[in-house]
Amino acid sequence: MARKTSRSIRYADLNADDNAETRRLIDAGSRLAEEVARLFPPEPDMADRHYWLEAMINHVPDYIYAKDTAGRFLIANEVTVADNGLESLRDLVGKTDFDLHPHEFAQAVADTERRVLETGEPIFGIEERAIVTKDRDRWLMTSKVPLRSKSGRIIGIVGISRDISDRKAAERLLEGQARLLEMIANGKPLGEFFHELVLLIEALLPGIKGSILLLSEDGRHLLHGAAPSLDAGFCAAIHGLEIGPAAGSCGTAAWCGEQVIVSDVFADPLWEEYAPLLRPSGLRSCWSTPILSRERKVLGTFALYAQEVGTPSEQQQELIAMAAHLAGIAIERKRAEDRIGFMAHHDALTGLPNRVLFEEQVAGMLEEIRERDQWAVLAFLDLDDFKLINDSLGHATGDELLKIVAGRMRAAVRRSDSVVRVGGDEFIILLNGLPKERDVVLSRLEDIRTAIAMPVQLQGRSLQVSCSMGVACFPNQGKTAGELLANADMAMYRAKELGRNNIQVFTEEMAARAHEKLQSQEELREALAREEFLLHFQPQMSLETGRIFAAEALLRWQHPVRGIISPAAFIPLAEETGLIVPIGDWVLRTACRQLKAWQDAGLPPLIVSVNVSARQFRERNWAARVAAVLEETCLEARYLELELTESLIMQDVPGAIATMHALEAIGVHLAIDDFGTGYSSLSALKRFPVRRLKIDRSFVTDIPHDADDMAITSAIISLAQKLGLRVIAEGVETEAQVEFLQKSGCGEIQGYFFSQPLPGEDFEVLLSSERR
Ligand SMILES: Nc1nc2c(ncn2[C@@H]2O[C@H](COP(=O)(O)O[C@H]3[C@@H](O)[C@H](n4cnc5c(=O)[nH]c(N)nc54)O[C@@H]3COP(=O)(O)O)[C@@H](O)[C@H]2O)c(=O)[nH]1
Repeated sequence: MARKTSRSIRYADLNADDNAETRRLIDAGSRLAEEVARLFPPEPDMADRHYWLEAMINHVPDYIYAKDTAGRFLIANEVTVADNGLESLRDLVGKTDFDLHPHEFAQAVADTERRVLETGEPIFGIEERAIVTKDRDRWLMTSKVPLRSKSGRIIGIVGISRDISDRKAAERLLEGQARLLEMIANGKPLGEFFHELVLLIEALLPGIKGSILLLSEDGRHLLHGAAPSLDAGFCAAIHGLEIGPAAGSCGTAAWCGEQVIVSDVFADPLWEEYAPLLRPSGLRSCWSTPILSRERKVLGTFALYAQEVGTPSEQQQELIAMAAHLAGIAIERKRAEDRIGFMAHHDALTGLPNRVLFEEQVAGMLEEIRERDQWAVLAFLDLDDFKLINDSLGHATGDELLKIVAGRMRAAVRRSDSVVRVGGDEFIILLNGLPKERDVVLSRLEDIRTAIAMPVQLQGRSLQVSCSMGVACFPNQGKTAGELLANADMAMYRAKELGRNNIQVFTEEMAARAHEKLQSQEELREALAREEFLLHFQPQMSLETGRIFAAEALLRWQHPVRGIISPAAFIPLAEETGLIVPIGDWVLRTACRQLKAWQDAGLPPLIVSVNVSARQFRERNWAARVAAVLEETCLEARYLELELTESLIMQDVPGAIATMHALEAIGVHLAIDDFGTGYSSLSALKRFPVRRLKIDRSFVTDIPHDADDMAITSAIISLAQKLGLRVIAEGVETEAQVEFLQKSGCGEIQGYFFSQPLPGEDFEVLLSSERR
């Protein structure tokens, strides 16, 4: 103060003097004096220091305090006082944390402080929990140092705590989100996920209660999802709530697909109907957000309820958006999982359960039946000639038909029964709990068969499809699902054998036959491996020259026990099992090799005729395989004739024509065997690149006694002539037959009249003698 006075006097003096130079000097001097005063302030007294210190700590937003060794507050800054809900420092001094916070929090603080007091070591950066303003649970980051007297004795602690609640909340949110995403990834049930999600949001927004509602499949109602903190009665009352333009916050949000904020449910018309339900809970505002799919379709709602009238804060809005988003992901994920699960267990075309689901459930179903004195009836069902429909009308029509048939089957059984699509045109029907009466069972199955056989209108035409069924009853005809299926399958094959369109119930005899068949199949396989097959050759003679011009190669099985077995006895089984393919390859190779050997031995040139089965003919690249055999055996293609049956060709006319052209291109001759027994249309015949027709033995046998057969035979001969084809009659046994054929213009014969099929060496003798 003294210095300030002397400076003002001098200033006044100089103002009186009008010398500018002197004035500038004095001004500079006084600025210097001010700077010195700023840099070297006068020594403060204790009161000043106290004042400054207090001002300083009161400006710091952190909590700063000192406590004595008993944990009683000695001093604290203003924010500590205020955030503990107190008016002044006087209210705090002398209190401990036990007076301010829940026991558990206070104990943790006391324990830390005791450590500081006992060790004399400071502790930095520990996390503590405290309840501060408005009962809010806060997290503090605290450092504590011992408070010492001038003599160095510890007389308390000094603490500084920073409120890290926001950071902790952000951490908690992140952890919660990670936990929720893990739940989604692990496919936890939706209910559990929603519960966890609502609890997380509630933990982050104290005092707020959350709820999740799901939109029903029909898109008209909201169903309870999760609301762990809401009154159960309220939840039950709004379960099934119909959505609409004024259906509370959630019903309206789901209806319009937008957030609906109701700040006071008791004043808002949207809540007119529902507000009374909420009254007992003391909740006032409800903010509902639609849960949307990626395509922005409403899946449900996420709502928050607050006790005060109001609207959500920015932070609350962010959490609502996050929660609705996560809920959407979880719902979509669950639906995708459900869809995948459904697809894995159902047939995509008909929507019927598939074999996987059936196998998962059948054991349980049978177990239930076992306890009652009833039958479970398992029927294996196969549509008759479905392939024909597919091939002639196209797969789309076939699919439509399958869907219709599946629907009819489903409609013809009870809800407790099962209809399963096994694949293609095969189905399983499981009738649960029928009385143990064969007639009842058969009548139920007949009803299904009749339903299937009703005409179907498809592509503007009326179709009818029949089916064959094999049946096995539990427990008599199979104790397990596997046994029942196998037995029903056997019975179904029997139904097919008996001409289709019928129902067969499994019998032990069927099992015996099937067993026999299996054995024969095995024997056949071994026969091929052990080279038990051989070829006989039956000569074909020209009636013009009286000479042998060709030989049909006919397969025989030299069975080690049963002797020579006719192909008629094993070819059907070989066809059924596919063994005809390797057997047929063997026949072709052996026949070509034999003919080449005769040619090399100087015998007159012949054509060898080889029978081809439908199964062989359908093999991919079959023509190329024939070419390979010719090359391997060094036989010229013109010496090989392949006999195809009419029925083989008619199974797939375009495919057969393509293969026939491929064979013709190699140079191989083609003949139609058993001509007249099939259904080849004459127009189709024109398109077949064949050289010869073989009149079936059945037309020749009764010549000259059967006028019809004679007429048919003459007609075939004249047809062949008109088409420029050669014609041969097979099964010719008598002179009368030869005479008739000759007169009718048939130039070639094959049959016992001339020769039986002969072993290779006998045929060679026949050929040589003919040459001589
Ligand atoms: N896919 C293949 N099928 C073959 C093969 N080898 C034969 N077969 C077919 O098996 C069926 C029975 O043949 P098989 O017992 O050899 O009978 C043939 C002749 O022995 C018999 N035949 C010939 N002449 C007469 C006769 O005057 N009377 C009479 N009762 N039977 C006679 O006809 C059979 C020849 O028929 P086809 O083939 O239609 O010319 C038979 O369907 C064979 O085709 C083979 O390797 N692969």
